[in-house]
Amino acid sequence: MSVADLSFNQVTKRFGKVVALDKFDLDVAPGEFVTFLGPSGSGKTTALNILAGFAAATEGDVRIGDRSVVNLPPEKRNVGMVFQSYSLFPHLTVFENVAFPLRLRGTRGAALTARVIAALEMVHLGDYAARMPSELSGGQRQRVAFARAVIFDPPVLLMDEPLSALDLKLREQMQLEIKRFHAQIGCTIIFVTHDQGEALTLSDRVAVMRDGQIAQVGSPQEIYDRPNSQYVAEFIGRTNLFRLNAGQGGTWTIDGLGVTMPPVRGANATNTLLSVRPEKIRPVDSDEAGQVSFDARLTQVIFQGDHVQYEAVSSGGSPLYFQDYRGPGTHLMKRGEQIRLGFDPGDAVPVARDVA
Ligand SMILES: Nc1ncnc2c1ncn2[C@@H]1O[C@H](COP(=O)(O)OP(=O)(O)OP(=O)(O)O)[C@@H](O)[C@H]1O
Repeated sequence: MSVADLSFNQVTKRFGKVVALDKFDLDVAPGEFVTFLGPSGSGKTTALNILAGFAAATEGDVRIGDRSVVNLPPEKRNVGMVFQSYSLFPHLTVFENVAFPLRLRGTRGAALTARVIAALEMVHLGDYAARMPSELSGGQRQRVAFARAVIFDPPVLLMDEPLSALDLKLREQMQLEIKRFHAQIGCTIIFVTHDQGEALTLSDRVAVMRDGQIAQVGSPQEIYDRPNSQYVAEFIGRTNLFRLNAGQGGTWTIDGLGVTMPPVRGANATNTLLSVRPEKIRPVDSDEAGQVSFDARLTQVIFQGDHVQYEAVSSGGSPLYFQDYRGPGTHLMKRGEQIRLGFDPGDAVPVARDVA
């Protein structure tokens, strides 16, 4: 097994006037699973293509292991690749598809057969070696593509939206399999997706992309619990964003809730919003110590089985919503009910407001 670290150092990519990547910086540790997550056009595929050698950086350096790869052709970079379209050779059997990278590298005979069978068994397709790609389901084809990408033991594996063509159930199943493969193979993986749930499920770290740069990079928990900006807070999951007003004596008041809070260092009320996730807001009996609490009226009750989503409006006029995960003994509230809501100030995250 081989595994490598990699890095982007101030990588810029221009297509004419379009800046697809803008002084992009990222260090990835050996064996790490890093996902590029972002909306269409944010530069995810460009970053991957520059790493793979399919596109050249306009400026900057890319390193895999201890060497710069900017002057190496793709086949010399020793990276495995899996794309959205399975890109299997339609005229070759499953066996020959998976054997292809090994044949290119000169492996023959019993050694080749043993490795192909082992790779097919790893993806649960040991009995499918003689089939043609056209005789496989979408999920099976994606597994063949995966086996082919990792069979030559690449230190780095690149995956560009590999599951986006699959239906939801199969996609979720394949996500768990990819996690298992990663634990088993241990190689460094760079994964591209615009599906935030997929990014949270799979990654050691998620790089949230915006306009060719990284808006925030961190563990799934860090970017969900501590988003650094309105952009990240809204892109990962859903959230309530409250405006702040500068109050007396340097304090802030939360707009619409009539609640006062201490200011956050390095921020000011005009460029900061307060993000509170819907699962952090809950009905409270009265004014519980240490809680931020306020009156509200329920405007919508959406039953979701394992949880209920409530929409409400605070007595100060702020719309908000919260989720109740229906623990033991909870009851369903009704639209129109007047309630007292609260959250722990530690669960309220100041985020930089988007300037748009
Ligand atoms: N070959 C090209 N010629 C011109 N512009 C390009 C080219 N490839 C990408 N771009 C532009 O560069 C920017 C980044 O594109 P990129 O494909 O990296 O985004 P992405 O985040 O992968 O998007 P998607 O999720 O839609 O695949 C976009 O504005 C895109 O239009």
